[in-house]
This record gives sequence, C-alpha cells and structure tokens, in this order.
Amino acid sequence: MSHAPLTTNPIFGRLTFESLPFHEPILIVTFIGVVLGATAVLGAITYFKWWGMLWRDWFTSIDHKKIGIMYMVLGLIMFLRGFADALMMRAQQAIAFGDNAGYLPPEHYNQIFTAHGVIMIFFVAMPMVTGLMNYVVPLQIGARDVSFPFLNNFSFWMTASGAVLTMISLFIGEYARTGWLAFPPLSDITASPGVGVDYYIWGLQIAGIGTLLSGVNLIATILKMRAPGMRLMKMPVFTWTALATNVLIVASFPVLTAVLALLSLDRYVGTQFFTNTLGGNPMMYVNMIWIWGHPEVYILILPAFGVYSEVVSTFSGKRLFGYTSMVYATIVIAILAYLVWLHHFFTMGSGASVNSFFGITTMIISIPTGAKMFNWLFTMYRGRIRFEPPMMWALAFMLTFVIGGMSGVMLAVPPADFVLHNSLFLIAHFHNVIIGGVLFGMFAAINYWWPKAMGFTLNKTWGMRSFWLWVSGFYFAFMPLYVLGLMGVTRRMQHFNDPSLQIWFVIAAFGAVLIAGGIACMLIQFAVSIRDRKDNMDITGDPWNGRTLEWSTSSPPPDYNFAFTPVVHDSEAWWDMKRSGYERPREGFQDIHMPKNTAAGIILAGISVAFGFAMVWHIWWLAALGFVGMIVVAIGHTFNYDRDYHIPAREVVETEDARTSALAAQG
Ligand code: HEA
Ligand code: HEM
Ligand SMILES: [Cu+2]
Repeated sequence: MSHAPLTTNPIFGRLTFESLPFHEPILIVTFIGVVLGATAVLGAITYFKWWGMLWRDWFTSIDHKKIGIMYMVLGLIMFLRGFADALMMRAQQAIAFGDNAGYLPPEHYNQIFTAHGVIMIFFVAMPMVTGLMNYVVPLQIGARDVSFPFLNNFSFWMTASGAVLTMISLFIGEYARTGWLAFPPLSDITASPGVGVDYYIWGLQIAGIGTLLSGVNLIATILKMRAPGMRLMKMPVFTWTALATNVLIVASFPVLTAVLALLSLDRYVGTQFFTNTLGGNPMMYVNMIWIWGHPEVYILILPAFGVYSEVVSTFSGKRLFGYTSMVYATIVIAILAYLVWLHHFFTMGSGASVNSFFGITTMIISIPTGAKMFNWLFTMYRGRIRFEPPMMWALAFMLTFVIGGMSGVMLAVPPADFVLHNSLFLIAHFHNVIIGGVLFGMFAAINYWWPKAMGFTLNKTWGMRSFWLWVSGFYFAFMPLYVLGLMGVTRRMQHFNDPSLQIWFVIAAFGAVLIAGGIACMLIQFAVSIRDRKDNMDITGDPWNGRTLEWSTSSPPPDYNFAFTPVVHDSEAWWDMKRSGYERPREGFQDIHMPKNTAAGIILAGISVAFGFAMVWHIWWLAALGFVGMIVVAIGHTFNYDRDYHIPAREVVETEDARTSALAAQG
C-alpha cells in the first residue's frame, strides 16, 4: 500500500505479491475470519445438499419475490460489513487523543470511512430499497411479475457484482481514501495513484447498470401492469413512492455513470476534464456528482415514506389520511430533488444569489415533507393503534426524522452552512435522516412484510428488544455529534488534540455498542422465528388485517401471485374487497403463462466481476476477454427461445384447493 505509482507487467498488470496485505495484522485476522466463515457456510450448503436448490430456485430465478428477497439478504450482509467499519471508526475516535495515535493509521482510517459510506449507500440502502420495491410492487398492483423478469435477475446480479468487487478490495490491494464521493483533485491519478479509486469506479459502474435497469423495469411495471380498475390515483401509496423513486433513478444514475466515466478517462488515458492546470475544472465533477447525489438521498427516503404510510394506516385501523396530498407531496419532493444540489457546496463561492436560490428551494422541501408528517399524525388520530413492531419503528421514525429534517433546514441556510459545512453536525444530520428515516423504514418493512414473504410472523419479543436498543443506541451515537459539530469539530478526523472533546466520542462509541446489541437482537429475532415457524404460521395471508392487494393472496404467495387478476375499485383494494364481502374464487382456473428461469444473468455478472477486476489492475488481456465474453453471452441469450412455460390449470387447482382447506381448517 505505498503511494508510489505501481509497476505493470503484461500478464498480471499492476497485481503483485505486494498487493496482498501481509503486513496488516487487522486485515489478516479479518481475512482468516472471513475464510473460516465462508468455509462454514459453503460446507453447510454442501452438507445439506442445497446447491442444486439454490441454483435452480434462487440464483437463476426470475421471480420478483425471490429476487426481492435476494436483494434484502445482500443488503443485510453488506450492512454487517458497513457496520463493522463504523465500529472501527467509533473505537478509533474514542481513543485517539493527544499522545495516543489510536490503532488505525491515517491511510487505513481514510479507506474505512470511504468504504463505510459507499457500502452503506450503494450496497445496503439501495439493495434494501430496491429489494423491497421488487417484492411488494407487483403484489400491490395485482401483477404476476415485473415487466422484464430476466432483466430483473440481471440487475440483481450486477448489483451483487459491484458489492463483490468492493469486498475484494479489502484483501487484494486497497480501497479509495477519498471519501464516498471521490472528488478530484484528490481522486485523480497524481494524488491517488493506487488501485483504490479504480475499485471505487468499477464497483459503482457495474452496480449502477443494475440499478438503472431495475429502475426502467419498475417504471414499466407500474405503468403497464396494474390490475384493471387501478387508475394512477388508486395506486397504493407505497407503489406511488416506488414510481417516484424509480423516475429519480432513471433520471439521475446516468449522470453518475457519466461523471465516473469522465473520471476514468482522466485516470486511464490522461484526459484533463477535472484538472485546473490543463484546462479542466474540478467543479464540474462536484456539480455532476451532486446532481446525482442529492436525488439519491430522496431515492432512498421516498420508498421509506411509502412504508410508513402503509404501516401507519394498517396499525391504526384507519384509511390513510389525505391520500391525494400524500401523492402530490411525493411528486413535489421528487421534482424539488433536482433543484437543490448546490446546497452541498454553498462554501465553494457561487455567490449570494445562487446560494439563496438553492437555500430556498431546499427549505421548501420541508413543506411537502411536513404535509406527510401531519397526514400520518391525522391517520393515527382517534385510531385503534396496535403497537406491533412495524408501528413502533414508524413512531420512532416520526420523532427522529423531524430532528434530522430540522438540522437539514439549518444547513440549508447558507451563512449557517459556512460554519457547519463538513463538520460533525453534518454527519449527525444525515445519519439522523438515513438511520431514523431509511433504516427504520426498512426495519418496519421487514417486520411488516416478513409474514407475507415467509409464511410466518416474526418474533415480537426479540423484535422489541432490537427496537429499543437500536433507537436508544442511535441517540447516544449521533446526538453527541451535533454537539461536537457546533463546537467546530470537522468530519473525517483520525486523531484529536483537545482532550475535552473525548467524552463526547466515548458516548458516541457507547451508542454504537448499543446499536450492535440491536443488530444482534434482530439476527436472533430472525433465527428464533425461523426455529419456531410452526407456531407462528400465517395461514390467512392477512396477519395484520391489511388494506392492499398483497394481503389478499396466500403467505407466501404462489409463483403466479394471483390465480385471477383482481379487479380494483379503491386505493385500498383489499380493504374494499373485504368490506364488500369478497369470496375467493374456487373454480374456473386456467393455465398460467410464466417466464422461465435462466442462468444468463448470473453468468454475465460473474464475467463483469472479472472485467472490473482486470480494469482495476490494468490486466488488459483479461479486460478484453471479459468484455467480449459479456457481449457473446448477451447475444447468445437472445437465441434462447425457451423462455416461458405454462403452469397447468390442474396445478393451479391443487394449489388453490390446498389453500381453501387450510383456511377452512383454521377458521
Ligand atoms: C435520506 C437521506 C437524506 C434526507 C431525507 C435529507 C433531507 C434533507 N437534507 Fe440532507 N443530507 C444527506 C441525506 C439526507 N438529507 C446526506 C447523505 C448529506 C451529506 C453528504 C456528504 O456531504 O457526505 C446531506 C447534506 C445536506 C446538506 C449539505 C450540508 C453541507 O454539506 O454543508 C444540506 C443543506 O442544505 C441538507 C439539507 C437537507 C434538508 C433541508 C432536508 C429535508 O428534506 C428535510 C425535510 C424534513 C423536515 C424539515 C422535517 C419534517 C417537517 C416538518 C415537521 C414540518 C415543519 C418544518 C419546517 C417548517 C422547517 N442536507
Ligand atoms: C449503524 C450505525 C452507523 C454508525 C455508528 C456510523 C458511523 C459513521 C462514522 C463514525 C462516520 C465517519 C464520520 C466522520 O467523518 O468523522 C460515518 C460516515 C458516513 N456514514 Fe455512517 N454510520 C452508521 C450507519 C450508516 C448508514 C446506515 C449509512 C447510509 C445508508 C451511513 C452513511 C455514511 C456516509 C455516506 C458517511 C460519509 C463517509 C465519508 O465521509 O466519505 N452510515 N458513519
Ligand atoms: Cu442534498
């Protein structure tokens, strides 16, 4: 891990024995841990003979439900990695005062915060949000799958490939030390000659293809596959937020792709897009990355808002207050997401009028967001509230997010931002909205839709333990950062001189330990619920007395989701059906036309990992081979005409009859 330019050879490019971290004890221990863990998992899969099942039923599956679950699993696994990074940072900052240099040298520490930020945003929050939309949207709109099922599988594997490439950087070479947005000139080839920034670029480019294609897919699905009668203004609110988010994805990810492509040209072929010396301009990078980066944070929060809307109305036993205003607030937030990006660099000298424009547009976002808050409150007002785990997460969100949103509004005031920019106040702001908004939303969603996906409910006791540890841990971990930020402490520090600050960092570290406890309880919650699944089966398919269509089918839903396409009359279609005495059809079933699994997606993604790795290390022959390989496989796949099959009516009858008798046995 030296700063000298790497030498290259024709076969291995820049890759040498030196690239392996033999001199880094922390990495060696981690490596041994990962190898042992992986051996245990792979051994267990082999022992139980699960490989065939995993390959046939999961990896090659084009079923949106399975793909959605795989995204969630990817997000949860990567969360453990991202959180391990967070613990390391919290430990370092709690001890590195005065003479104590801590245990992480600066070049290592810088990689950790960069990897933490990138992993949490791209490989935790994005997969979870995408996975959730994948799982829920087709069921909510009464569809059998997404518009392009194969593309969906391909998108997932591309996202996973990006994560794999990023994980490889932990053990072969290094990761970027630039911060999660890799601004030049720090990320250009002179300041960062190593492979770290290249891992960053190719990990994000590969994952970005997946995200973009999945955005196209979900937009097409929502626009074209809705059940008859479901006009746009009768769509469930979660589906609305999913639509807005995917429009944001399709409109912003190409900008990320472009800016990273330009950075690659600067690094690989010596163009000067982002250098001052040779006619380029680093501010172009800063503008472009935030034109993607700001909408990105609303890409994450909007579906979480959708989750809260579903959860609050279900657990209050009431129709969502202000459906129409909820929809318009979503649309307005999505539009405003494009008019505020400059608030991330008020301090870069655009002048007072430009700063005022962007400051004011930013503050205006509080209005639709506040409208949503009040709608949720009015939904709860005089409701019969059930304090189940999903609702608890929603309540914690409402309290926490208001604080994070308010600190955002403070940052939106340019003169205040001149003081607070790049301070720990900013770090506190965004963890406050991301954890209190996005993560709590995902946890509400997992507790809410788990019974639908798995066929049994989650254990409540462990869920509540996890909840209380997480929420209190969050406040301990991040409230001190507001204080430190107001005292002027900046972000990305590896060491401090002023001993009076230490106590706040110790409190923050304590908070992270509480969060670790919350995570542990959540994992135990999953394990205990799986162990006791026979006792908490969800036979009805509607364990919460739900309101939208996904609760009308069985848990888990059959491959075809709905034996008959439902007909919709209300934005709460299932509630409406229950109220008007709906009877499940028992006969008249027909063959159902379904898409067929294919391995093309995982093969393409596997090759893309090799391609990305080769580009990082300048192994040109492998890069060329990988590139040609991807094109050959993609074209080859177009000759695969064996893409669909029919579930015979007889099988549908069997499945539906089984459900009828299960329901009868229960009721
Ligand atoms: C999910 C993620 C998320 C969300 C939802 C938000 C939401 C908001 N953000 Fe935040 N933000 C980030 C993630 C997010 N942000 C990240 C990751 C960064 C930094 C990245 C980096 O530099 O590394 C950042 C940085 C950031 C900055 C740049 C600061 C700087 O670099 O110096 C600013 C400045 O304006 C800002 C403002 C806001 C505002 C005004 C909102 C608003 O949307 C909040 C609106 C909500 C409310 C206000 C609360 C509810 C409303 C009411 C109860 C109604 C009444 C309220 C009023 C009338 C005020 N954010
Ligand atoms: C779960 C508990 C978490 C803890 C304890 C934690 C802790 C931290 C710490 C200590 C930093 C470095 C702050 C500094 O610059 O001094 C950081 C940065 C960051 N975190 Fe987290 N974090 C957590 C969760 C998350 C989540 C869920 C996300 C996003 C989904 C996230 C996104 C980021 C980003 C983008 C950065 C900035 C990285 C950079 O400076 O380049 N974090 N976090
Ligand atoms: Cu922003």
